[in-house]
Amino acid sequence: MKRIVFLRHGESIWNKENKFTGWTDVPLTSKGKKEAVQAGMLLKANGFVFDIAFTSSLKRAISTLNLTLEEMEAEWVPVVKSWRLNERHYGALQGLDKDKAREEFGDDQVLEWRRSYATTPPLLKKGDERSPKDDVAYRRVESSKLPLGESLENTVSRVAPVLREVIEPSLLEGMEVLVVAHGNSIRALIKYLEGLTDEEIVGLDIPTGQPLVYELEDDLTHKNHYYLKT
Ligand SMILES: O=C(O)[C@@H](CO)OP(=O)(O)O
Repeated sequence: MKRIVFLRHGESIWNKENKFTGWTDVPLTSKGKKEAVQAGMLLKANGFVFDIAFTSSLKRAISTLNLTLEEMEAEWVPVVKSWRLNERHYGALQGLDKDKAREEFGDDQVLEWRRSYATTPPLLKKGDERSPKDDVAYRRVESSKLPLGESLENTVSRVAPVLREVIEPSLLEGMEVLVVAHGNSIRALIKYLEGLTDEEIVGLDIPTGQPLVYELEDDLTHKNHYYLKT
């Protein structure tokens, strides 16, 4: 049996402030840091020992991973950071208050932007200071690959190469894998891994700071999954 654990970062300041976040690089709140430590405690208590960990280029995921590994006394675990594991890019919605967006655009529109599979949010315009194309963190990424706003479907296409080319080979080698990422990038990974339909993924929500364990057959087909609980 193969095992991969997904962990959504702990609460960020924009989770707390109820803002569309996407690729905005905001830090964890003190509650978020505690959630990361708690996740490390749970993983350690349940006997998890990881051979490799993957995270995004965003500090809320990186800090969560660091705090989790520190709590597990496993800071030696090799870490791969990839922009492909970043949160779904929320385009021009990034920075908007989610309740204010509902007042302005209506509940249905906001729900569609947040949870539908194929709808793209309003895109950032060229030259917008929120564009990843001008961000030093992505200077080695081909500009045409960097999004100005994504549907979940776009995010699935973006995360698939890292899953196929690095995560799945690690699992096939027998490694225990930890992925610390974001609500929508984890939904994208799970859709791909579990082969969920476009409709099934709409109802899936990932809570912050709770390790989600996937058990897979030797050929990586889905066997079972569960959250680790205290
Ligand atoms: O704002 C975001 O980037 C995401 C995750 O916090 O929000 P939502 O759950 O609305 O997709």
